[in-house]
Amino acid sequence: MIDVRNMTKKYGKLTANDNLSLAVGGGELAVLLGPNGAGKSTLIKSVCGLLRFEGSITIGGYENHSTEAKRLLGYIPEFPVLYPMLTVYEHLEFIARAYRLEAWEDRAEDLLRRFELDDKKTKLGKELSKGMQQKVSVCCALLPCPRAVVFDEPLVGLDPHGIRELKILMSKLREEGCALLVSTHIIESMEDNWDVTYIMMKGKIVRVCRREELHEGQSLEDVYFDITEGHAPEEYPHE
Ligand SMILES: Nc1ncnc2c1ncn2[C@@H]1O[C@H](COP(=O)(O)OP(=O)(O)OP(=O)(O)O)[C@@H](O)[C@H]1O
Repeated sequence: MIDVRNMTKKYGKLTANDNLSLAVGGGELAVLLGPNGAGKSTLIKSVCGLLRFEGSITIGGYENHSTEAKRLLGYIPEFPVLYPMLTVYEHLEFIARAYRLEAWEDRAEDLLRRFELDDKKTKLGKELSKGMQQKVSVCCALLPCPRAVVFDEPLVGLDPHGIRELKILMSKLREEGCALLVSTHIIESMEDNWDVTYIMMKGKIVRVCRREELHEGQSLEDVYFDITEGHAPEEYPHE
């Protein structure tokens, strides 16, 4: 569903993404891990059609800048961008009109209820806390029932209820056959759900790890530190 082939993105002389290839199929949750500056956000923004790049990215077989691809893809950015003078509900109405959705109201109500925003429908974007803005951003991205969703640090800023709901929704989307690409630094937040992990360093994918490849007792965190620091995390010495 999400297909990245030989993608390179340069900022001037800096190669932020160096000949990357990855594919996320329907019903698959792919995690993107890597230290700060590894190139994860650049990849995500490129997938979502926000940056120009060399190579090819398709969504459901459509070139990622096309209207067809945009119809299939949902994007939850690291920093939510809301319209300050639109209410919470008007954001959803706006998305419904932009995507020409029909009978979207029940789904909107369900999403708002899940994220405890049902009593905030008339609040303006500028009146919302950072976490509430993040929740509205999630609701807007999921309203059109996308077939692929890209999340950039989705859990940062959410309260415990929001984190739980978003994790439940991610599992549900995966079960429904949606392709999910999630960039995060909170490795343990993905431990239950992931299928494949791409570990990035210095603009390259340095390891592709499928869940079934893990040894008994090995965690995703072990794999991450093994690749990025050359060893699994050490336990703190006991006093
Ligand atoms: N707009 C930009 N102009 C120039 N360089 C940029 C720009 N955006 C990112 N970079 C550089 O590209 C590289 C990759 O950055 P990117 O934000 O993709 O990394 P990241 O893995 O998402 O990092 P983090 O975990 O800190 O969010 C870094 O060296 C960064 O300084």
